[in-house]
Amino acid sequence: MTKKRVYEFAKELKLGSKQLMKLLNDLDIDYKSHMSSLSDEAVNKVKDHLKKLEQPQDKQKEANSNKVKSDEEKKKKLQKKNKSKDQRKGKTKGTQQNNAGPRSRKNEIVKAKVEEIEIGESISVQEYAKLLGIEATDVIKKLIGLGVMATLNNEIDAETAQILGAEYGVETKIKEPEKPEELEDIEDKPEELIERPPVVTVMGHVDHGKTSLLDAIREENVTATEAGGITQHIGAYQAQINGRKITFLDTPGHEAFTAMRARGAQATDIAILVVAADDGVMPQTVEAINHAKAAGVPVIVAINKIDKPDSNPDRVKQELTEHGLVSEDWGGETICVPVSAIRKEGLDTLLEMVLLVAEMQEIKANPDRPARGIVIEAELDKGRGPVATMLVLKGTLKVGQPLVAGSIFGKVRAMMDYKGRRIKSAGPSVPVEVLGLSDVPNAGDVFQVMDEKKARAVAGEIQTVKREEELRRSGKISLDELFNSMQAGEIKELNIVIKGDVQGSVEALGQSLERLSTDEVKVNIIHSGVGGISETDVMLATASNGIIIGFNVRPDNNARKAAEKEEIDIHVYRVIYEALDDVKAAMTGLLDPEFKEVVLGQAKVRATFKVPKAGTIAGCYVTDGKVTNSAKVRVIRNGVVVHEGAIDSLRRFKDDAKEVMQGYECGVGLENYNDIKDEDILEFYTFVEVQREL
Ligand SMILES: Nc1nc2c(ncn2[C@@H]2O[C@H](COP(=O)(O)OP(=O)(O)OP(=O)(O)O)[C@@H](O)[C@H]2O)c(=O)[nH]1
Repeated sequence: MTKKRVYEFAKELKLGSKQLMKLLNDLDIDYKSHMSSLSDEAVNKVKDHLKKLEQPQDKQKEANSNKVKSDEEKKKKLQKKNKSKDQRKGKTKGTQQNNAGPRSRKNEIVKAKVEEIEIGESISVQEYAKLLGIEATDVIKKLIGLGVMATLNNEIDAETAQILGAEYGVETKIKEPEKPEELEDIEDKPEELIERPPVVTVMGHVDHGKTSLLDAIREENVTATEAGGITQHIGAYQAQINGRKITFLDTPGHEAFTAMRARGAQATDIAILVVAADDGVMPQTVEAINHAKAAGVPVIVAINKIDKPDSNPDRVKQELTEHGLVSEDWGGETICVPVSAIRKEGLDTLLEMVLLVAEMQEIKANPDRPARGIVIEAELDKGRGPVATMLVLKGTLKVGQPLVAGSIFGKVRAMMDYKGRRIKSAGPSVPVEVLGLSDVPNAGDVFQVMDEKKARAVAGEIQTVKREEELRRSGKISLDELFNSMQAGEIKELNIVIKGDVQGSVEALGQSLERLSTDEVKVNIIHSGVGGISETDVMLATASNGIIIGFNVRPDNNARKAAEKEEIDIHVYRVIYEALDDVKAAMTGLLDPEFKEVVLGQAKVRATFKVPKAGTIAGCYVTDGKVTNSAKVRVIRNGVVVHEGAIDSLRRFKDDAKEVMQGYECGVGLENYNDIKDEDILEFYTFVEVQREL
């Protein structure tokens, strides 16, 4: 018998080369590429395995023990299988066909007991078979015919189920996916509402002076009015004019505004449109006008830079009329205030106008109810964990209260106002920095205070729905993708999970990576988030046959172990363009051999000591692997890398040590780094040369 090459054998089995190669890996069969020859033994091992998949799992044991079946019988089954596949070749959706499963020995036509079924996003093979009233073995066999390897308990996605249904002449309806439970609002009675400060967003074209205006107002109307006060940057602040307050969202540009609107939440009551008097209405000015119009938010125009000799406020007003904003002094309704952010002129008038518009808008809220509002900014702080700037829109937020923000559960541990002062409660329109969330929510997420049990349950439900949605998008067992890769024998999509230390870089990296998509390979970001790389991230990458990219974060121990087991590639970077370069190179097959990092071990810092001349020494316990005195080291705090460098000294008791194994204590000094803290994790690694692949 001539030896079969991988791709030939794949063809014979009607599988894609990639699929077969994955199977070979699973079965520990050695091969180099799709051109490699396979031994008879390997071929039989694969065939046996496929046959086993056709049997219900509880029968598999039995099958194993009955393994000594005659070769005759084996052949028969295979023939039957190929026959049924040949029949399928000419299949069109909706045709019913003869299907002889291994257990339906008499070639009876397999017919479903129903004409129509309704399923959710996915269904297990067992349940599916039950719904149709068909032997599960028959369903598994059909799935294999379609290139999907699934056992009884595996889930198939809705699309696969539909195509499968068509084979049995059954119409498969898909239930609308459950929407993540809305964070239910409480209705307020009109008599409960009282005035609250207006929330203002500053928008405008690049360089027209948004930041300068926000800074000028902050200096004039926040710090100056209260001697010695220093404003913190928390993404929002409150200014005072004539004893009344105005809340400014301190994120210039309409990104924040649109992100919130995209989540169906609206925090802004009034938009200040900054237009430079020397430049006039520009593309982003028009964009800002359109956003405000779409959101039904009133616009006040700040005609900025009037100090400039070539400023021409009338020209600005003229141009604004073309976009439906007619200045009051020209008989229209739009308030236009000439200002100079640099000279701090016109600011008071601008703020008075904001209050005037606010009065007309009747901006009110009920302070006496569980708080509801919006996340303005959020990040993973190296020392404090998840930190979110939140704007209370209704009710009063108090320390100790449980809440759900987006899909994140939290219990307010501490709150700071925009001056960094600790506060115990925050009423409507008050921006606060909140500690105590279990994870980092997204900017624009709505938050709602509710009782703890409910908050945990709601957050859990929303997360499940979100994860299911992500899994669905990741194309797990999606026929489209399988067929594509089967036909090409190559992967057509590069699925990536991104984790990073701050939302901004995660988003930037995601967008840049997606832009690398070419006609040949599409880059999909199937999940991105802030925080260390976790086991769930690995599971997500496994489900979608993807890779993980970490930016300034590391996998935790469980994640690393899972990644090893599932053979998931994790790549970590500290510079965005390096990540982009690598992915680009992998996509064009141009990766050079590289020195790959190998993690040697981890240690936990239990105490730190200041030693004259040597600096700070970390008293550690080696929790995993080992540490060697030549290793490189990474300091990890709350899943975030805070330092990378070399080891200066490694000691056991008083003596220098070459290496210290898991389970032992040691003292570690780092080169040029003394900021080690208790509870830090030290990760030791080294480099080996390997051929690169992504
Ligand atoms: N002469 C003059 N220059 C101003 C005034 N306001 C801002 N500028 C200048 O205009 C330039 C842009 O100002 P920014 O405040 O950075 O503008 P921005 O709209 O926030 O810009 P982006 O954040 O890049 O969109 C800076 O060089 C400011 O010094 C003003 O009232 N008069």
